[in-house]
Amino acid sequence: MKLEKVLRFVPFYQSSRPLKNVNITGLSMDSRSTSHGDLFICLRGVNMDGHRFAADAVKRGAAAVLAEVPLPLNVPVILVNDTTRAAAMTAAAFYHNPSEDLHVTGITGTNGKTSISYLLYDIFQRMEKKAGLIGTIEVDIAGKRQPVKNTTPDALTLQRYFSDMKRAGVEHAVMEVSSHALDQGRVYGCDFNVAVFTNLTRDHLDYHDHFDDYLRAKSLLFAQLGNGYNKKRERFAVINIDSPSASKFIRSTSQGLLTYGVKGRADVQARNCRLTEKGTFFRLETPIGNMMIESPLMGEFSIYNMLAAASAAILSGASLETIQQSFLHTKGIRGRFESIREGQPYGVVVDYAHTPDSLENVLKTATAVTSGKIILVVGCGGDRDRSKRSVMGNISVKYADQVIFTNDNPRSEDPEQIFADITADLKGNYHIVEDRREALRQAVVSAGKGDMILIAGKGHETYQEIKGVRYPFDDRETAREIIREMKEHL
Ligand SMILES: CC(=O)N[C@H]1[C@@H](OP(=O)(O)OP(=O)(O)OC[C@H]2O[C@@H](n3ccc(=O)[nH]c3=O)[C@H](O)[C@@H]2O)O[C@H](CO)[C@@H](O)[C@@H]1O[C@H](C)C(=O)N[C@@H](C)C(=O)N[C@H](CCC(=O)O)C(=O)O
Ligand SMILES: Nc1ncnc2c1ncn2[C@@H]1O[C@H](COP(=O)(O)OP(=O)(O)OP(=O)(O)O)[C@@H](O)[C@H]1O
Ligand SMILES: N[C@H](CCC[C@H](N)C(=O)O)C(=O)O
Ligand SMILES: [Mg+2]
Repeated sequence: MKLEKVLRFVPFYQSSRPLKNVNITGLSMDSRSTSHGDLFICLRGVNMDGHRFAADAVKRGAAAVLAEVPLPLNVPVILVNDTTRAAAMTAAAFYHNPSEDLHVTGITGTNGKTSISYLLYDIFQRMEKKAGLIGTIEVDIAGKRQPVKNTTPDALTLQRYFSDMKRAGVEHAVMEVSSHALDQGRVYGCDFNVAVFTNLTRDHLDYHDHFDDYLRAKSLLFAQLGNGYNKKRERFAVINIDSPSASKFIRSTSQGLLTYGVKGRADVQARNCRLTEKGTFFRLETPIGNMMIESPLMGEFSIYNMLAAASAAILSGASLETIQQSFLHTKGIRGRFESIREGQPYGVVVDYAHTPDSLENVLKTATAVTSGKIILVVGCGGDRDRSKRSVMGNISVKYADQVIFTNDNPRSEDPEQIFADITADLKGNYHIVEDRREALRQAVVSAGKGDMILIAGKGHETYQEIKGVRYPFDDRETAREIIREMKEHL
């Protein structure tokens, strides 16, 4: 493609050489994987400055370089103020602006993004629409799945996924938008039809300096809604009105608004909510009519997720009947309050709660549906927000009858230090069992009829990361194995 065409959305750039006859065959932001004919984009990263690697990229065949400072290279160097934004715009141009041809829903917030994205994806399938999904667990392009590195991919990968979706005939794309992605401009070149806000509670304060910076990053999704070139496109913000931060998110957008909630007055409202051990029941009131909803999903947080999914689905043309049937027949979400059933007389639930708010929610839900004791197995990730550890420790002993703290991806950190942080100001009983398999075994040994073991933090994950090495580990598989072994020994 002609380089000038790739740069067509980038405002104000200067080139060290004429660009008339320069063609590029790809885009790269990593010198280690740059190919012949690529445009290499120098990004100032969290750890390193990509400008340092421009010469390496040229040695590998880069045909041009996009940078923020002049570089002495024998290929055209295109100067811009901000390579992060320019990367997103060049990626959109290179792939022919694919998000304009898809109906794209972006979901942001601390908890619930993955859950809502699968609920919405299921509704699209029930509508017999080809759908695509980008999120924490995987990327799914019209049924073809692939593993992911990040919840929200970098700008180049994201536009390539959209382009692949377009080629596969996808009409509706659903994606999770993390605060890191917003802060790093990964979605800047994406034209969203619908942007959903779930909730905002403490997390990632290792990356964002203060809670306000975290909020500002999240609200960028709503501020950017409407940046797209297609001025005819209708765009909507879908906001959880019960969140204390709702008004800030509403203020950040100039586009259409649809609110949802349980407590405050909302456009999409749940009334007469009933939470039981069989699931949730409520009356869904919406601008297009009302409907009784019954779902096997547990807990009040699942009602919020259904409201968010229903709101986005209505804006995507779904009928209330489709939404109702989809919630009724949902198989649940991998590693999200997922029951493990091996015929044991006690409950075992694997969940991805790794923030204080989500841990409190699932513990409340578990308590409400359990007659016996709650046995909690949980840990905190290494190289992540240290300030949430003691909060999670306190929540654990407050709600659970028996607590086992164990490893959850200590990464480069010493597990002892993580346990010290979790238990720093803890009053109450707990055990520390560093090895997660052994922790699960001890939980199973102490469970009796009517009890519930809640295994929190890793959900769908299939590894345990210790000192840079990812060892295979799956809470769901391991719990199943241990329960079966116990039965054989009886
Ligand atoms: C801390 C963080 O957010 N890092 C992300 C970031 O990389 P970075 O800024 O650290 O990159 P860097 O190492 O400083 O390098 C800067 C630039 O130099 C380039 N480089 C570097 C070395 C070299 O030899 N040659 C070269 O060209 C790099 O490719 C890069 O363009 O940009 C990369 C591309 O977008 C991301 O893959 C990477 O995610 C890392 C793997 C990560 O762990 N991120 C987590 C914290 C994250 O983003 N999580 C959120 C979800 C969190 C949640 O919701 O719970 C997510 O969206 O995944
Ligand atoms: N709406 C919600 N409010 C609070 N907690 C929730 C909500 N939905 C799910 N949870 C809890 O948070 C955990 C993570 O849910 P989910 O994976 O859907 O969130 P996420 O926003 O995608 O998280 P991540 O940022 O890690 O990708 C669940 O396992 C559950 O414990
Ligand atoms: N995507 C998040 C989830 C972490 C989940 C938990 N298992 C941990 O490792 O802390 C992160 O990388 O921060
Ligand atoms: Mg997620």
